[in-house]
Amino acid sequence: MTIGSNPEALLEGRNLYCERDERVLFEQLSFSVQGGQLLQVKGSNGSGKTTLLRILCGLNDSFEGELYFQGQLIEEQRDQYLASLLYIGHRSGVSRILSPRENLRWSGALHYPIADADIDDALAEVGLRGYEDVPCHNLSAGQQQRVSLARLLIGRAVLWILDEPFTTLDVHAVAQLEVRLAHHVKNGGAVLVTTHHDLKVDCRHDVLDLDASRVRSSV
Ligand SMILES: Nc1ncnc2c1ncn2[C@@H]1O[C@H](COP(=O)(O)OP(=O)(O)OP(=O)(O)O)[C@@H](O)[C@H]1O
Repeated sequence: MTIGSNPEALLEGRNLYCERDERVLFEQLSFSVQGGQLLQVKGSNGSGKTTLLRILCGLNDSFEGELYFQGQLIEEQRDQYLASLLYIGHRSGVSRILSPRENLRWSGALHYPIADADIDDALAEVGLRGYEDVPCHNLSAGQQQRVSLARLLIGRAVLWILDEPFTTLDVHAVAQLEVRLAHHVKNGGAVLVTTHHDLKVDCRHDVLDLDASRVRSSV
């Protein structure tokens, strides 16, 4: 345990600083998210939401500050951290030449084997029954996003980091995803999510506003 870190936090960022093209995106930014909590990262276009999430997932290292997972510096336990994390980025991360079933097999194989029946159940639950073997380039944008989100159903990660997961989804799929997020949180998981959408979730829901944080830190 690192002295001073929040012992209850699953993920904690402390004094984060990031600039791009000589413009400060955020500074002195601190936050934490624990099991049983959804933290929505808000902010105007270009405020740094995607940048922050990519930093948290180890995809961008041009920042200053400390990141902790379960009270220990992430850099000291990167493999364990990454095994506990499911990241779905801004673009759906779906291979267009593979089918939905192949995409989920591939994504699952990165961590542990997943039974084909579980993959088919997940695809059915996101409304893709009958599309299991269709190359993803023949699916609509929303259907490709559903393939990506089916990973939430087959994964075992405790921490979900999701960048604009509602984009391209229809009203029914939005409601379904909100239920799924709340279910994960109520089962002890943690969710960090960016969205411009008016999130309606039946679980603990807090907001990290990057616009407000920038205003505060510049005073
Ligand atoms: N590859 C890049 N190289 C240089 N600057 C970049 C790059 N990607 C983003 N930026 C800049 O970083 C800033 C933050 O971008 P970011 O994508 O994190 O914002 P965001 O809050 O997610 O925006 P949006 O709500 O539009 O998705 C923007 O001003 C953008 O111009």
